[in-house]
Amino acid sequence: MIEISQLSKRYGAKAAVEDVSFTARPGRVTGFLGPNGAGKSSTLRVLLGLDAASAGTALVNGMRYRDLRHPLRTVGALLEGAGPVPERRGVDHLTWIAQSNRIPPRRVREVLELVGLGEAARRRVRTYSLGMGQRLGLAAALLGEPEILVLDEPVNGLDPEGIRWIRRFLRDYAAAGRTVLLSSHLMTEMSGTADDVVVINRGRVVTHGSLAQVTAGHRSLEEAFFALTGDPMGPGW
Ligand SMILES: Nc1ncnc2c1ncn2[C@@H]1O[C@H](COP(=O)(O)OP(=O)(O)OP(=O)(O)O)[C@@H](O)[C@H]1O
Repeated sequence: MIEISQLSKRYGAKAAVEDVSFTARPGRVTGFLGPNGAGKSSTLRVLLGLDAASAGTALVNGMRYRDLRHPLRTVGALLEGAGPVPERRGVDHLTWIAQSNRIPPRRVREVLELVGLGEAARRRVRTYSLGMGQRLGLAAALLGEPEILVLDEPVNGLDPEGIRWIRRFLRDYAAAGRTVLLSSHLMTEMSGTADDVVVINRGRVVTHGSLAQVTAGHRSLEEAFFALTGDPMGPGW
């Protein structure tokens, strides 16, 4: 369970996130949606202990990330820009993370197969396509068999088959009783993946609830967003 409560994050005078509250529950895929610059990454960075909150809390199973006893076994995360060393082989990148977290080496092979990188395991990361890089990032997130997955824009760089694959994967992951929180600026993508949605715009939550609740009375999630904010769909979407 993830609980964000009255969270604010300022960078100097700039408010990136203001008074954001929502929960992501076990057994559900929760989509965290908003245009570029809405405050999604800032929220996730605080949740994962990479930045301090200016106010409010972001808790994982009732604790701050940095207080978790086994962080990698509790939360698996894929963040934008947190890539591996390009010269490293895929398998070595994962082995290094596994070793420093006391995860058995056999799990490295398992996650490589799970994300479809079994054949490419010994290739250097710099030779990977964008989509393969995303799969490697997901493999790293899965190493500790976490009960919670937090993914920032996981479909970026994936081809249509890759998008279908990750959608199915995340749905199955949540169906097994785990918590999945994923951010995206792609509304249509999210309507095929998420059970619950949290829509953020200009640092504030504009609506949250089940997909059905949020889209009720609208033809699509895009229309719901537009009706709620009055914002034209800018290039950020
Ligand atoms: N380190 C930082 N210093 C100053 N401003 C920042 C910093 N990080 C983010 N911001 C600003 O905070 C706001 C929210 O950014 P954030 O990256 O959280 O949005 P986002 O919804 O994740 O968008 P994107 O999908 O483009 O990453 C933006 O206006 C951004 O410019």
